[in-house]
Amino acid sequence: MKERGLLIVLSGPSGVGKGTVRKEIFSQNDANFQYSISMTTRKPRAGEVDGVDYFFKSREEFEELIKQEKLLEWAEYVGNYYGTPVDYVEQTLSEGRDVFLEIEVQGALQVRKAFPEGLFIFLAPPSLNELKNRIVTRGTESQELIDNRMKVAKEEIIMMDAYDYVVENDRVDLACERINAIVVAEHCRRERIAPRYKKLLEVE
Ligand SMILES: Nc1ncnc2c1ncn2[C@@H]1O[C@H](COP(=O)(O)OP(=O)(O)OP(=O)(O)O)[C@@H](O)[C@H]1O
Ligand SMILES: Nc1nc2c(ncn2[C@@H]2O[C@H](COP(=O)(O)O)[C@@H](O)[C@H]2O)c(=O)[nH]1
Repeated sequence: MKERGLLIVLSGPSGVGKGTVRKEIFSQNDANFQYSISMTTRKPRAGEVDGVDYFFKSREEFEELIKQEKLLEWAEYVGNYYGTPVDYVEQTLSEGRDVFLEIEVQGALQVRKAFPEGLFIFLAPPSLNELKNRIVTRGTESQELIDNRMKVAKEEIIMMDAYDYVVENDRVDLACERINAIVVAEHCRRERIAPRYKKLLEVE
């Protein structure tokens, strides 16, 4: 039977750079991991594509998915639903491939319960001022939404102790290096690589 893949959860406050870091990791890693595309009821931002950035759903459609237990986790975040399709995650892990989730903190804590063996990484900003500066500079949110996201961010930062690792996103290249190193180390620790080397001891 194939060894199950590793479930990697990258979480942290809005604007810290989760999406930026995740895209950079995927561009370097030649798809070592599979990205789980989330469902959301948020309206697409300029340039966002349905089925690439998110699966965009109405509230009714999302509530139906909740009812049918199609989501591994879900959360209502600043007025919209966000959730992870359970079938994709289960199927990919059972094929022995690693799955990468990029989700907010309430959802990550639900995943922790369902997958205690997952790898939970909290991406932290260098400071709250820099976090605010990043959301403002991104230019995608109204002032009211920025204020709401910053309020939630303070509650999320308190939860960082619930994660296996905290990685500071001071520079994107350094944050990616740290996350890649953590994933490699976790694979080794879980002896998913080591058994392959046992072959070296097989004498002909
Ligand atoms: N290390 C960094 N230094 C400076 N700016 C950064 C860094 N990482 C990301 N940014 C910028 O910060 C902004 C927010 O980044 P991004 O959209 O990736 O955050 P996020 O955590 O995915 O946000 P959300 O949770 O709201 O989707 C973007 O404009 C991005 O270019
Ligand atoms: N609990 C979940 N949170 C998710 C999921 N997909 C994304 N997110 C997080 O929501 C906020 C807001 O995202 P934005 O795209 O509107 O800026 C952010 O922290 C995302 O990481 C999910 O499936 N479940």
